[in-house]
Amino acid sequence: MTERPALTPVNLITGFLGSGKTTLLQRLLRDPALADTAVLINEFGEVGLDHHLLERVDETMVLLQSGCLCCTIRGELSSAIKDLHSRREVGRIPFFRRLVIESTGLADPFPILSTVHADPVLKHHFRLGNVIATVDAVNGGVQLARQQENAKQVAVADRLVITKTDLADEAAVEMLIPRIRQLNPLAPLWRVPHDPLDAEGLLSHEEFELAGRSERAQHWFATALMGQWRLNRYSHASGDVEQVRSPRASGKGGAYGPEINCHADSIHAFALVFEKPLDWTVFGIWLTMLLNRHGPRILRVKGILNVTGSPAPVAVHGVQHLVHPPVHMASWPDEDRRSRIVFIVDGLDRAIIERSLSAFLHTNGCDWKQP
Ligand SMILES: Nc1nc2c(ncn2[C@@H]2O[C@H](COP(=O)(O)OP(=O)(O)OP(=O)(O)O)[C@@H](O)[C@H]2O)c(=O)[nH]1
Repeated sequence: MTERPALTPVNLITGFLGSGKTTLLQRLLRDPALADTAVLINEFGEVGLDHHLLERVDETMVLLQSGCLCCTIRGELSSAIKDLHSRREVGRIPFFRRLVIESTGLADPFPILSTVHADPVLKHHFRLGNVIATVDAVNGGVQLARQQENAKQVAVADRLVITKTDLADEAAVEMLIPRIRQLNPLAPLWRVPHDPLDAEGLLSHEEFELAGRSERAQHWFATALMGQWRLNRYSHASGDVEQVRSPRASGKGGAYGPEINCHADSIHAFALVFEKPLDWTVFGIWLTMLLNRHGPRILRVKGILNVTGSPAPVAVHGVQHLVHPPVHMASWPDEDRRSRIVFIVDGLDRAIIERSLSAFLHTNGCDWKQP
């Protein structure tokens, strides 16, 4: 049996919305080298689904929902890791020798890394390990051009994984690589699903080193560290780390509702819930049409559907114009049998989507009203 590490490595899996982080994590967790791994998933929005989609539920899996680690719940991140640590120490959860964090696709990775690196308690028990960034071969070009967080995710990575190379033209992938290399010239790069993935290669035990990273990445890390030190000072003085949040988490409502579901000014998340089973054909056509029409403003759609005639749920995924084939899950993750669909949109009003769905379902003989 391997020695217990003095400091537990923390790996971050980052990458823009829908770029394949959960899929990669699911693949990695099947590798025996990753037995004894705790997982912390952060999801943006009012309804969390990734922990269900991962189809692994145990006490070493933690969901931090309803906010983005980088801008609203830094305090919660450090509390959640401390809680995992204390439960491990007293034997209340299975022993783990590694922690993997999957951040939301909107998260700036630097505040997350600086929390683990510089939190006055965490740094005595945990250390940063490799950062892995996924880049979507189909949507990556646009995402990198438009979203600064995505550039930071790629810049900080020790390992890069270009996903969906089976869906993109070879020429598109060849054009994407120089863009990635401008931000991160050196990190080893995998193309999936074609390249074999090994957990050891991706999540080796190397320490996170700042030296050797681009000047830009070093600057971003230093800025995030300064934020963490300010936070440490403030929480030390006030004695209450839970209350230490950025102004974005003030709870004040914005144009799109409570700010905890918002990131930047125009990006917000919401969920649609359906009490009755859905007709897959009707829903599938509507979703395809919706993404066709509003794709550039729909950063992500994902859901667990209760489909008429199916004993287990169906997972649906969309990213901008791309609708992925539905996946039949093995079983319901819990007692909740409602369909839940999360939208993360940029500058698109929720009411437009609700009206469109309601009208489409009505035309096709099914009625729906948001409960
Ligand atoms: N064809 C293909 N589909 C992929 C690949 N990687 C991921 N997908 C699909 O892309 C969709 C989104 O994948 P996820 O793993 O949920 O992406 P994510 O980055 O975790 O999404 P968020 O957590 O919402 O940001 C799913 O339908 C996956 O099956 C790939 O290499 N090839």
